[in-house]
Amino acid sequence: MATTNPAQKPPVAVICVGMAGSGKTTFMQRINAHLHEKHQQSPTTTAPPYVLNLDPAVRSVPFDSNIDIRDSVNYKEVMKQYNLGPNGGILTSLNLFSTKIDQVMGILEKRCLPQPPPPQTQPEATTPQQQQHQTTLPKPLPTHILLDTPGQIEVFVWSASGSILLSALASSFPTVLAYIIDTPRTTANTSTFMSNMLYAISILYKTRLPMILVFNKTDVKGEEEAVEWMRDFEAFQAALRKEEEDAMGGEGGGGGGYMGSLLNSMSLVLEEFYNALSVVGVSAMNGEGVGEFFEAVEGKRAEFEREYGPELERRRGEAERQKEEVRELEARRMMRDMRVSSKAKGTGKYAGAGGGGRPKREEPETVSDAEAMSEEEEEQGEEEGGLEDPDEEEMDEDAMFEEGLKARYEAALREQQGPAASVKSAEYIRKSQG
Ligand SMILES: Nc1nc2c(ncn2[C@@H]2O[C@H](COP(=O)(O)OP(=O)(O)OP(=O)(O)O)[C@@H](O)[C@H]2O)c(=O)[nH]1
Repeated sequence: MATTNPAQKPPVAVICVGMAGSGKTTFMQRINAHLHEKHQQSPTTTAPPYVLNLDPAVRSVPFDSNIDIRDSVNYKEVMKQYNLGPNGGILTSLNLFSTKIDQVMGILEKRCLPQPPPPQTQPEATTPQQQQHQTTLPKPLPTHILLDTPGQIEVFVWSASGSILLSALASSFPTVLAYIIDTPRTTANTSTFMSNMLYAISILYKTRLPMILVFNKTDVKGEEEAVEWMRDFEAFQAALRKEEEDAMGGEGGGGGGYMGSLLNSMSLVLEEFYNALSVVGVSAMNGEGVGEFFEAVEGKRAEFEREYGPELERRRGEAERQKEEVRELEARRMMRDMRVSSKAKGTGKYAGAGGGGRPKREEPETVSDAEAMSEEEEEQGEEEGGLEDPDEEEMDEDAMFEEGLKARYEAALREQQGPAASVKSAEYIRKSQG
């Protein structure tokens, strides 16, 4: 049996986000086809990518996905059942899917990360040629995990389930965001361009993952103008001035007045942000620029390992510590429950004279006996410094636990047998106590 190659780097997860209609799905199809081609060229060293579709509302996807949200959540049913509109339906579908994140991560890790060799059983008789074949041909793993996200970008990026999915992915794999931009539409005027850039910043800030700006549809309009606006703020300001002049001439377009000065200052502020981004021009339609995109992905993988890795490690440690605390709490609770049940069986310290518990007090037979006993008690109290009886405190605590246990039994019975049963069981408990 061929094992996986432990020396192979873990695959990088590429998450495609972008405004509706920017070309995410077409781009996914293109990069998926590119990686499949690479696999066909050298099937022994590269595996096809692992593909996930997280868009529950898409009718059909033009690529085969290994995990598809539509297999586990029916978007239309969700809308009907919860009486939701399209965005609420997508959000709820993502929420439902994110409850299965452990299973999804389990599958991804199994399929995409090197697995430990199987435990040694009886060594089978193999020829030297077979042995050589086994050691020299480890199973290649996917080099990329590709994710398509819903067109309603905010539903994915700004929802709790989106954050859960992203952070789970980033805690196991180097993760890179590909922000797809519709180049012809974005460069139509400076305000659309600036709005799109601000959106990209907000996503970068929210997810804290490395990002590649993918200027798509370069077969219609090249990315040069957009890149120039990013790299040279004077060029952007010149374009802005031109739009203002056009607007004065009654042509519409860009913003004058406060809008112009806002865009002007923005272009200066954003310089630093632009420097942190990788930019590529791509045509998802004809495949132009896909090679450059994968080079940028490799650059961002290195950045992830360098800058985001340590932060993730810290967060993972924090989560592990919290889990440990919860486990300890559970263990303590269980120990207390066990103590309660041992008392019920008559083995605890309050189990009566026969059970080795606290000896029963003798009843006074005469008034003088009672006086003598109360004097004795007072003396005892003084000897103990007048402190509260510790047993009394413990009994209160025990009573609380018994109450809790009873409530849990009742809840379990209620769940099993419905509301009528819970009334009966409550009566039974009352009677058995009385
Ligand atoms: N000319 C050209 N058209 C493109 C390119 N990429 C995508 N398109 C077109 O843009 C439109 C939207 O593409 P999709 O891939 O569906 O975009 P999307 O972002 O997945 O859309 P949603 O799922 O609605 O968010 C389609 O008509 C595509 O054919 C490209 O590189 N060049």
